Amino acid sequence: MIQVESVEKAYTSRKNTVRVLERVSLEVRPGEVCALLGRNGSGKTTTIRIICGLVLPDAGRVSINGYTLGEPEYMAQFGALIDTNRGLYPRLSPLENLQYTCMVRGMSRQAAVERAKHLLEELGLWDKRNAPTQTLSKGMLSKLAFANAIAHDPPFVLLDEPTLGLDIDAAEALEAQIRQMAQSGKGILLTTHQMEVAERLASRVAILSKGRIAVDRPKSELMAMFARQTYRVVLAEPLLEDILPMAHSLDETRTVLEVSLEHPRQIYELMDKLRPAPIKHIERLEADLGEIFKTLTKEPHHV
Ligand SMILES: Nc1ncnc2c1ncn2[C@@H]1O[C@H](COP(=O)(O)OP(=O)(O)OP(=O)(O)O)[C@@H](O)[C@H]1O
Repeated sequence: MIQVESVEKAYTSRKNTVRVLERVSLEVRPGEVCALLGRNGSGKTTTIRIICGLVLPDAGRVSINGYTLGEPEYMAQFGALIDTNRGLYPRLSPLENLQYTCMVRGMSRQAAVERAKHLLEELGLWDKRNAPTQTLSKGMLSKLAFANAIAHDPPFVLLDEPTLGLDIDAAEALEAQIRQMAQSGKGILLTTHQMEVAERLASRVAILSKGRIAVDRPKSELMAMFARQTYRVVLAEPLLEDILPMAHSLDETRTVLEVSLEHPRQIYELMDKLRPAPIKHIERLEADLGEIFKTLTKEPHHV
């Protein structure tokens, strides 16, 4: 398990100090895909860099499977894609890069070559296997950086925006890989601004906001919490009076409104308020992680 405990981090320059993480705690278990979400600058990359040992925290502790940074076993517990240039040698070919990573992590030359070839084939980079890495396109580099992160088959994988720059087929293939890795028992921590990606992949969602983990829940629980509360009501006639603040939004025909209720039984109160406009249809809306994210990162909000 990855355990991040009460980590604090501030960046200090001569002019000012930016407090990025304030007592951030997070766990990633084997077999789970944890989506770490947050607005720009909320500290997602900093958190991942701290886990990788690239940035030292001011306070707190990080361990993976019980090993802490500095112990030789620590680095073997994870692979990371942080930015597509990191860890790749531009003049070496993709084949050489992957082979090198595997050998540095202890594989024999033969096993490393086999593994590198397998990954290149699987990720659609076979044709470029001998080209200098610096000649690859952005999307190809992303794929190679992903392959490099998982090359030595580590139990945990950290992925900072893994689908950035990928075309639709490549993104789907990558998602399938991530899903399959989780099924095989690997723990994945990923950041993304693409809420649909998080919604499809995550089993757990953690949201960083204002330096803290504002939310950390199984995705299904989070979605259920919000799904219970939002309804779409279609009226047979336009609504004449405003029933705000209960109404969340009303379309321009004033016949379709979306309302957020704190408890399902409030639906009766709502129906009462809406009379005499006849209700044609009421449905409970599916939760949308994007909306949930926006709601939860607006203000410091702890659920
Ligand atoms: N090396 C650094 N020196 C100074 N400030 C930094 C450094 N790295 C990051 N920061 C600041 O720390 C804050 C968090 O940055 P970080 O990259 O962790 O956020 P993020 O959530 O990954 O953002 P994004 O979604 O935009 O990638 C930002 O205010 C950023 O400017």
